[in-house]
Amino acid sequence: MDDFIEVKELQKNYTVYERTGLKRKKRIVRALRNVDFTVKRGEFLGYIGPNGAGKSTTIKILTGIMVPDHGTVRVDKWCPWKNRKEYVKNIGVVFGQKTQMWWDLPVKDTYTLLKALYKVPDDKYRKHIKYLIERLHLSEILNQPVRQLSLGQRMRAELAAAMIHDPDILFLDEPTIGLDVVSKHRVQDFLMELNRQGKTIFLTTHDLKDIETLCNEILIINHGTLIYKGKVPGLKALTDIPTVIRATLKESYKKVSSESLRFLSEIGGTYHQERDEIVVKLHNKERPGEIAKRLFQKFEIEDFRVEEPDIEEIIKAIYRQN
Ligand SMILES: Nc1ncnc2c1ncn2[C@@H]1O[C@H](COP(=O)(O)OP(=O)(O)OP(=O)(O)O)[C@@H](O)[C@H]1O
Repeated sequence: MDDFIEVKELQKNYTVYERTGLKRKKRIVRALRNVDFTVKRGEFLGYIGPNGAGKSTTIKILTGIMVPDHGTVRVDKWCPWKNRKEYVKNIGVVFGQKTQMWWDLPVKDTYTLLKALYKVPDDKYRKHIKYLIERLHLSEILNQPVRQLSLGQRMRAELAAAMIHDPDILFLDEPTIGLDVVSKHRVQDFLMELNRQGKTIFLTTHDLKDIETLCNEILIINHGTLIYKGKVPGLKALTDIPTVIRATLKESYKKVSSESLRFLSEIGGTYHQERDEIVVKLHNKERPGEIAKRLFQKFEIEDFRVEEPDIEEIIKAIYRQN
């Protein structure tokens, strides 16, 4: 897979003026400090970070809305802020908080206008819009003005609008914000289908379940600096959150001697007892299988569980650490 997006040494500062009493003080906010990353063609990338980390600034630069102070960006063969008119014909954009549709027009009229704007040939448009209407369940809302749509309906309509010209890449800023579970699933299913068709997707979201369900690669930014680029499973290694094994003992073993626990800790992990459970915390590279074997050899065990921390917990720890 080749690099579809290439970002090098990206920097963006904002100047803010703060008033204290009668004085007005100038302050520079370093929104992006020196950001480098690449995104492969066909990747589904999740771009995450706490509030104010620099996500919107990045996506505004990548979509050509904003020009950085320093650095280069290439998306396919384009520099987003040069020749922007031509560039936007090749990308799809959805900003969850804003609409790119005409507020007072029926949904289908927005599509017709976008078709003309992007110069989509008639036959290609007919085929493609049919697919989008079916796939995003839009038939009942096509004649409704955008301002009358519910949030979930609008988001599905927005996604179709972003795909009218069938771009190879889609930039999504919080596309599932405020959606109920059914709408969220519909949007997620559609995005996964687009990705399977080979579309590259750049997604910013605070919804970590979206990230877990959708993304094969994630990028974490904090205070304008990238702190991680990799796969979701690799995230845990950035934290010291343990994997926890819980082994429920049979009644007769209710009290485990401290010597037995000490014996277990020789092979790694920390052990303690909670009621009828032996709890093992694995911090490093201890193998759960090895620990399980020891536990089953030494005790009569009724039930056995391995608990991995969930993504919310992991990300919370990473944000706290950085
Ligand atoms: N127009 C602006 N003028 C001044 N400062 C700004 C402006 N836009 C963003 N900032 C500041 O730049 C930093 C990065 O903001 P940005 O909106 O990119 O963060 P974000 O990661 O998208 O945050 P959120 O998750 O809250 O949307 C923040 O400190 C923010 O206050």
